Amino acid sequence: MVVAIDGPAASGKGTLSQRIADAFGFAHLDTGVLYRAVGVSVLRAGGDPADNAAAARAAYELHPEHPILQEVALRTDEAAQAASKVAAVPEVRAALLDFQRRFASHPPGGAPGAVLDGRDIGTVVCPDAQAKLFVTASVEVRAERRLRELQRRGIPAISSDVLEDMKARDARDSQRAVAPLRPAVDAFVLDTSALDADQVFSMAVAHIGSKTGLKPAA
Ligand SMILES: Nc1ncnc2c1ncn2[C@@H]1O[C@H](COP(=O)(O)OP(=O)(O)OP(=O)(O)O)[C@@H](O)[C@H]1O
Ligand SMILES: Nc1ccn([C@@H]2O[C@H](COP(=O)(O)O)[C@@H](O)[C@H]2O)c(=O)n1
Repeated sequence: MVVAIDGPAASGKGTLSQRIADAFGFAHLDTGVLYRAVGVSVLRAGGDPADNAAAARAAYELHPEHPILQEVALRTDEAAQAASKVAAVPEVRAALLDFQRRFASHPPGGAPGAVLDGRDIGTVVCPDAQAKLFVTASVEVRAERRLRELQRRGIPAISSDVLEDMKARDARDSQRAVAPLRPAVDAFVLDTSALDADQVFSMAVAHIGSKTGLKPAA
């Protein structure tokens, strides 16, 4: 059983995916972490994330036990921007495909299902997923959520910079030639601009139930 959850940055897909995974006893893979790890690896090697050869090399070196996948350094905005540059390189996407598909077909810990969140899960990585959601919100709402999150973590941030960075990442992610950010034709599009996390969770559970007959454990 695979649940695919896609959407732009700070739309709430990670929050939702973890809650869905917990509720159904599924394993969760935040695929953005893989692209962040590739971007950070290139930066650490002194390379340019937009350099196809350097990005592809870093992607082929990534494996599920690689320690970089656990680093908090992946959560920075620098990592996010580098991720969205390496993510436009076709060889990078090809290198990460097996990793993601293996997680979906063999969820770790013998879990009965997997939730993958990202940008192309429903369209490319798991086009046969039993349930697909596309979680979105206006760019202003998403930037505000990210700003509050940074403030909570004690990271200084300027509202207008967060908004501009988010617009730049949205543009790169949705305009790239390979696996651009867009809803799968059979995805349930969930605009969370005016919904809190509990409302989003309830709507997602209802959709997954309608597609699979599954109900979350009480
Ligand atoms: N429905 C919601 N209403 C308000 N805030 C939310 C909602 N869902 C998530 N958030 C908050 O918004 C922020 C971004 O959420 P989250 O990290 O889940 O987004 P994301 O889409 O996974 O982002 P990214 O792609 O950058 O990893 C977090 O601080 C989270 O707590
Ligand atoms: N399936 C995916 C997941 C992520 N990306 C790229 O990585 C960047 C960081 O992702 P977050 O989810 O951690 O924000 C994102 O901006 C994308 O460029 C991707 O291409 N495909």
